[in-house]
Amino acid sequence: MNIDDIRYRRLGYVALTVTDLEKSRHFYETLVGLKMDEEPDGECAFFRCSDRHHDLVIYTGQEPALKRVAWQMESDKALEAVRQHFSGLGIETVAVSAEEQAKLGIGEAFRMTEPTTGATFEFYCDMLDAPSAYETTHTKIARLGHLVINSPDRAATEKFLMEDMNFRVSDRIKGMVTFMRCFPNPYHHSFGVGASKSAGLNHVNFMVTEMADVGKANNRMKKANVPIVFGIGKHPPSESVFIYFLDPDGMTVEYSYGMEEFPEEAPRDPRDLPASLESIDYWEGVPDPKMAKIGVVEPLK
Ligand SMILES: CC(C)C(=O)/C=C/C(C(=O)O)=C(/O)C(=O)O
Ligand SMILES: [Fe+2]
Repeated sequence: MNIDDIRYRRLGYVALTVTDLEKSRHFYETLVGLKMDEEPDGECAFFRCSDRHHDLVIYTGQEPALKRVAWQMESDKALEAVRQHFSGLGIETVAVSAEEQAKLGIGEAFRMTEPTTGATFEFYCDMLDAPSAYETTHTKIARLGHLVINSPDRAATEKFLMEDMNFRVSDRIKGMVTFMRCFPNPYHHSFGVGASKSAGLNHVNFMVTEMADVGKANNRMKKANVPIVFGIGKHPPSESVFIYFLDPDGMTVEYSYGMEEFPEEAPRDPRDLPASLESIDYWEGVPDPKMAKIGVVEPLK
């Protein structure tokens, strides 16, 4: 096994901890437009924007948090390659119990602590299909797009992801953020690492199918008194049109439309964009200070 055997299908799902399951359920189901197949069991609620079992799961807890980030591997061989690589580094890997696998609708899986942020990463290969095809609602959500994490040592996080998880850098904004692909997934970024004083959630992104989905969200969120913290704007790194808004706990969610795709062979080199507002919004918007501030990193239990 070598590092090139560590190959991903996609950002699998994101798990968040919320303080009021019912309020958050309403937000993610009704305002974001995700599908919930089963009533929450009091502990958690599953949502999807695909034909898979789930793309987002919210757990009830004391404090809003990034509970874990789950990576779907390309094959069982890739799952074993990443597990062996971590073991070789002396990083503890914790198997997900059969009971929890069944609840999550996943096959064999393990978790570890990403050493530079303390975030919990899960790795699995198989996930059950949902009981029916995903049908879009008011918003044509195309997929769970990406997650951006705040890191107190962005360079170290980037290095770990590249050297020990076989991610690739698509672009950087100097001193601010690194956009990364979970190789060989083609999208400009499935993961971002933002520079910050402490580790935490920056935002969760859902990609949408039409520019109108972003425009309609602007009106829908305003009508529902949901704070819009940045946008509508257009990001220079990925060329996506975006809007960011806050969930009931203040965690930041983004919709964006359009994203550059990279070939597996001979991709372009990463760019280093200058540390300026022009690098984050072609349309000269300014983020609200409440953007990307809420969501601690929940340790692996
Ligand atoms: C607000 C940040 C720093 C920014 O520039 C965002 C860019 C992009 C993009 O190019 O798509 C993001 O999606 C992101 O940071 O999440
Ligand atoms: Fe984003």
